Amino acid sequence: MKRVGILGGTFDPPHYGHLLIADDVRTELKLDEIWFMPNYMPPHKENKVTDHTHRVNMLYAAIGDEPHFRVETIELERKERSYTYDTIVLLKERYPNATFYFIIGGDMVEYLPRWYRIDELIQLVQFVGVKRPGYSLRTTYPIIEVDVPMFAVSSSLIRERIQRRKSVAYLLPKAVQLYIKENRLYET
Ligand SMILES: Nc1ncnc2c1ncn2[C@@H]1O[C@H](COP(=O)(O)OP(=O)(O)OP(=O)(O)O)[C@@H](O)[C@H]1O
Ligand SMILES: O=C(O)c1ccc[n+]([C@@H]2O[C@H](COP(=O)([O-])O)[C@@H](O)[C@H]2O)c1
Repeated sequence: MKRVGILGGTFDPPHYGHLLIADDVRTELKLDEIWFMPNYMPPHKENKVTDHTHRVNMLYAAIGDEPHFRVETIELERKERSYTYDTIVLLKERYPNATFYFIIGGDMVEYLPRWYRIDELIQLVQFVGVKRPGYSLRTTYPIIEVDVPMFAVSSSLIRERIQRRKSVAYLLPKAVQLYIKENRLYET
């Protein structure tokens, strides 16, 4: 069985926080690969998100040639709000030889009780929680905790800094910074 970690997200834009947790969880849990899985529309965010084509392009730029990372676009095929429960059911059908680990930050751990069909989902996939500044990993759900250095970066912080013309030089990979500049994302 191939051991696969899934990092689902909006990635608007992807940043070093995402890459750091992906890298550490992979080595800590001895996973074969991490699949970065962008959503078409996040289940719980009301704000408008950047077009998925840009977000996928930024993910490819962020991953570069790291051999253990790939982009999984299954949630973009549905062109609607995706719930993780539906996605995991589909992924397990499509990849019967994989065992999936779903990686979430502390903000999502706190939100778990409100996830769609969470009691069934928790039977289907092993959740892995990583700490995030401002959030605990306290939960009654059986998650595996992986100790990753806390990094207070978020996509919203990056969007805000770009809008205010502040530097984001050390928050996300150079290739993603270039893509954002070339496509004039987040400027207004
Ligand atoms: N700095 C971080 N430390 C730990 N986990 C993180 C960090 N940034 C993102 N994550 C986790 O990665 C997953 C995808 O996050 P997402 O793409 O929504 O980025 P975000 O930075 O949380 O975005 P936004 O600021 O727009 O809410 C979520 O499970 C989130 O908790
Ligand atoms: O299925 C749900 O009810 C659900 C609720 C909140 C978040 N999620 C998933 O958790 C991942 C991180 O979410 P986000 O909003 O931080 O990008 C992403 O893959 C979402 O689809 C899923």
